[in-house]
Amino acid sequence: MPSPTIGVFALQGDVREHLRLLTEIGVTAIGVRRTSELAQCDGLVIPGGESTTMAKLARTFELFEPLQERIRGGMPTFGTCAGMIMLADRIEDGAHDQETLGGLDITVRRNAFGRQVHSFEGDLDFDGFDAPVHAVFIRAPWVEQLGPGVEALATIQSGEAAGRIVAVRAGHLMATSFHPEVDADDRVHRYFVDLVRQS
Ligand SMILES: NC(=O)CC[C@H](N)C(=O)O
Repeated sequence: MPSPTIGVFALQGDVREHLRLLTEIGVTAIGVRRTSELAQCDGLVIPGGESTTMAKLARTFELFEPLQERIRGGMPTFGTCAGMIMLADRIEDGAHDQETLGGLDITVRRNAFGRQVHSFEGDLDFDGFDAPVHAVFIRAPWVEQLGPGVEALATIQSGEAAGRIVAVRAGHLMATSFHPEVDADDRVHRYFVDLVRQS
């Protein structure tokens, strides 16, 4: 695929930063608020934000089922933070009746690093990268359990949360607990763009 169009779910969350990074990488990046926009996308980013609000707005704007269909149908999709929660098949510590789009056979724990720990940063080894990624976590989830066929791309390396999985990939789907869009480092987005180009 020479120049894919990558959508960013834009009903709520950290949309602009993803659009900027994707545009800098050289793909066409569009905000997705309606099905006509989703139909133009070869791949999709679900940003950080608030997963409960995202799910409700997706229902209200009648995007929930179309998104599920595209994700299940093989559209490469990358969820960051709240976006990781949206892609998870199962949630721990979700809000009452919290829905997710699902697709990734993982269990995520919401606000896993503790409600008090609003945000922190650290360097992470990321599968296939020759230098660590500087990762920013903001009320982040972690991956509590991986289904078969899901691979861990990054884990926390030190401190109380050492060993916790914070980036995963299964086929056309990937997710990170952290926010790769807040940095000038575009390697995680390039990893996703390559996945879109290969599909
Ligand atoms: N930065 C984020 O995306 C935070 C995620 C948020 N805690 C949620 O549950 O949706």
